[in-house]
Amino acid sequence: MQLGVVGLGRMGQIVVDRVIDAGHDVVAFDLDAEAVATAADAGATPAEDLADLTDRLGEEKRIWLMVPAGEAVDATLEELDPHLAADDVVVDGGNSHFEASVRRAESTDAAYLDCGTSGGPAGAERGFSLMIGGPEWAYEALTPVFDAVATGPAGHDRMGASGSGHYVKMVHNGVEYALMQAYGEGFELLANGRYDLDLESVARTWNNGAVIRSWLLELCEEAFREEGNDLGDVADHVAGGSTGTWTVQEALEQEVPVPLIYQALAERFGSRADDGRFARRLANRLRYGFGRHDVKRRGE
Ligand SMILES: NC(=O)C1=CN([C@@H]2O[C@H](COP(=O)(O)OP(=O)(O)OC[C@H]3O[C@@H](n4cnc5c(N)ncnc54)[C@H](O)[C@@H]3O)[C@@H](O)[C@H]2O)C=CC1
Ligand SMILES: O=C(CO)[C@H](O)[C@H](O)COP(=O)(O)O
Repeated sequence: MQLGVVGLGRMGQIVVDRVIDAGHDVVAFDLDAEAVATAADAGATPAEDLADLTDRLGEEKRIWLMVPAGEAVDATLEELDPHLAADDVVVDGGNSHFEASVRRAESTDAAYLDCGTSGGPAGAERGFSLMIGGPEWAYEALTPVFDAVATGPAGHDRMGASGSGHYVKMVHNGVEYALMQAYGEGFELLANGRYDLDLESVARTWNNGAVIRSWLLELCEEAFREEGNDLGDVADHVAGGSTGTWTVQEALEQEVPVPLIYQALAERFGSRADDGRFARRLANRLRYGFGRHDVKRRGE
């Protein structure tokens, strides 16, 4: 199969690598020429622009977008649209709002799949978890690509109609916020509690058989190993926030109580005051662990 990939940053390059490793052909484009050169080194055919990318894909184009959510997706689609027909498929693998995905699916001639992607840059080795919404035939047409990008056939599924993939990913991110907050609070109590504890050892012990073991807890272990028991100069400032805000907005609209997710979001907003809370400092460091997002350091 031949796949066009647009957006070759932390996540897009992994899509390129895994699709090539599975024996498919990739045509790659990014606004950043260096990123295109990196994809070409990995075996992709470089494209000069989006028109060139679509020319190189021939009939029945399959295109994966991995650009930042928002304007970049609209701008890319607008430029791609004149080159697309009903038997073409566009996948948006970024963190787009589900309503924007429904709007885009309705406005483009191609079949549009909204694909929530989880696993972060660590997915390079193990593959991602993919939550996909949109027409069934398009999901089936892209299945060989999803098999390659995900952990395998069990690592992806069609959630339902257009928008449902990004809807499920939005809720996933709300859960991610709450889990980070829960680990942060637990370690904050341990750090300030009665015993002089080695937190890396606590996290490692929990990760080996405990009820609360998880990848985020493995990233806590990594954070204490790399930053030290007191998290060194990691600042009390947790960036991000848009995906959790969407989750809370949707919960309000549906009148579903999500107090833990809301509280975790509120803690992030509160962290912008930078007053040294351990739980927020751990959340700041965990976002680097799973997403390679910048860690804000004290004094920055
Ligand atoms: N980093 C993470 O852990 C995860 C990120 N995502 C989502 O995946 C998407 C991409 O994220 P990252 O790879 O982390 O971002 P990134 O910032 O590392 O890469 C984005 C790439 O898109 C390129 N780009 C921007 N506008 C473009 C345009 N109009 N045309 C072509 N290329 C363009 C940039 O030059 C850059 O190379 C985002 O929607 C993000 O929210 C989803 C899951 C996890
Ligand atoms: O989707 C992700 C992980 O699953 C991305 O890392 C995303 O950036 C996390 O959300 P936020 O930036 O709001 O912390």
